[in-house]
Amino acid sequence: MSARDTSFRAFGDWIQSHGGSLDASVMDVVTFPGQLGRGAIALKDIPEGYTLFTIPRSLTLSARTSTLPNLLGPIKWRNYELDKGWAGLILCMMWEEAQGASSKWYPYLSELPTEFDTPMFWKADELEELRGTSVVDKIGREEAERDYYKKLLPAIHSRQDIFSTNVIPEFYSLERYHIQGSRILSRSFQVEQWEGEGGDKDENAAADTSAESYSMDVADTSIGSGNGMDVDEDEGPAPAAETHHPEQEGSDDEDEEDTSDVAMVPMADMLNARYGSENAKLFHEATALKMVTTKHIPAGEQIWNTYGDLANSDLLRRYGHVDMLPLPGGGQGNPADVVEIRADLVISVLPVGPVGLTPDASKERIEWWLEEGGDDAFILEDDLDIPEAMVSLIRLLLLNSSEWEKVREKGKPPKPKVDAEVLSLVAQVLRRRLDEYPTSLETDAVLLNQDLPTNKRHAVIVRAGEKSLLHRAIEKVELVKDSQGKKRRVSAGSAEETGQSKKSKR
Ligand SMILES: C[S@@+](CC[C@H](N)C(=O)[O-])C[C@H]1O[C@@H](n2cnc3c(N)ncnc32)[C@H](O)[C@@H]1O
Repeated sequence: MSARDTSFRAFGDWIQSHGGSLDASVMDVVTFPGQLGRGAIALKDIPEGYTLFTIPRSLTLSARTSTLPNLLGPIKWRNYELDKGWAGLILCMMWEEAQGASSKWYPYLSELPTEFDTPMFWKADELEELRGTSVVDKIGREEAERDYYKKLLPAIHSRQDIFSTNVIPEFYSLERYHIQGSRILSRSFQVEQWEGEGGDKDENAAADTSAESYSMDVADTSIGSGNGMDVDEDEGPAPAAETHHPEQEGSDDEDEEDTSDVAMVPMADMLNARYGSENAKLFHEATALKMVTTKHIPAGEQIWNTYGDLANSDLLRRYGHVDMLPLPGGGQGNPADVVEIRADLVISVLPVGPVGLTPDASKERIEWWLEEGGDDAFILEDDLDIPEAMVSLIRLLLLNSSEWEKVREKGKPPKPKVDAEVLSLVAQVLRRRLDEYPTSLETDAVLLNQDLPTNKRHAVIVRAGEKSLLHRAIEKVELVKDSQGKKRRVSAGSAEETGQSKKSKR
């Protein structure tokens, strides 16, 4: 049962009074029970390609539309590095909120959540439940707080005329900083400038919504298309996406990314998302963003945007929820789940010493691998294909000295070919990866049948999804190993029969 959100009408009026439009005859905002919170539903059958609402670009809230950057001055803005990462937008949101009803965004900001179910706010014992998953390392609380002390506070204290001392505890505290950052993480969109609007961006760009972590200096829009909501353009309106930023903290790309594209988009961020369910998307045009249906939506159904069909680990970290759907192979889970395997774990299964490389030789090859741009982590996906780069790294560490010299001369890592030796090592890697979780899959299954607090349930779902992938991948590797062994036995037998050697047959 969902309850009608009574503030929706007033919110719609506010949007319309600022030049936007909203068709309240086809959609409504309701509050769903449980974690879904507010969301939009279709009041009648809505055809594909229908514009549900339009938000003028001037009503989006970003470092481009807030007046704060100009008040502080562009030089100071840059000197405090507020043009990098999300620090600038966070400060704009703090400042706009401090203006109360005189801020253009007051009706919007006062509707935004102040509490989140994301691991950023979890206690240590709850975080322990996520051990083995890649979530904990990516929360980035410390990095986020570094920005607060290094960028925001100095800027705030430099101008008492703008940031009045007596409102600092209420609007500019570390706690408010995390709240604004989490709002951006779970609700922002990547809204590229329109050509002629001040930059020369592609006219047919899509707005991405979902940020990695506000600790990070940049939003990686490559994940945006996969992990966030994209804002596209086409002959008609283009779909805009939420801006979800990717993980690689400290990557060079991040520094190059134009984070002034990150924007809060009123109303568009009211839509929930579920794996494979998208039926509406945000498109951008010259002066406005439009939420347009991408499918026919029957009356009574929820209007879903997409957050990029993320793995549960990412959903939990950014949005504080997980997706659980019936899986094709039985059971429930999220088909987008992945397992991250660090290169050092792969390296740890390779023999060293008398039966393998000396530690120095191993180090030399690993350094070469990284210098050549080799990955330091590999992603196992639902297709269970062993990541090619991981196989290539294993082969690199198995080469004899002359093969290694040739590879180095050519400047190309070995081809990702698998044989029995490689498969055994891959299986060992996967088993060691499983050992990194404190519990077994069986224990998790038992736990999930119990009544668990929300955070713990989410943690168990995330780690169980990853473990299930690992178990299935091990099974597949063992099967391939067996079938390779059988093939070899058959060809060895037929070689004997024909009197040919295996080598001459090839
Ligand atoms: C962009 S907002 C959507 C609007 C939000 N429900 C609200 O009440 O304002 C994203 C947040 O909605 C919730 N949400 C979205 N999709 C969900 C889902 N499939 N299951 C549970 N919660 C979801 C999560 O709390 C998430 O952080």
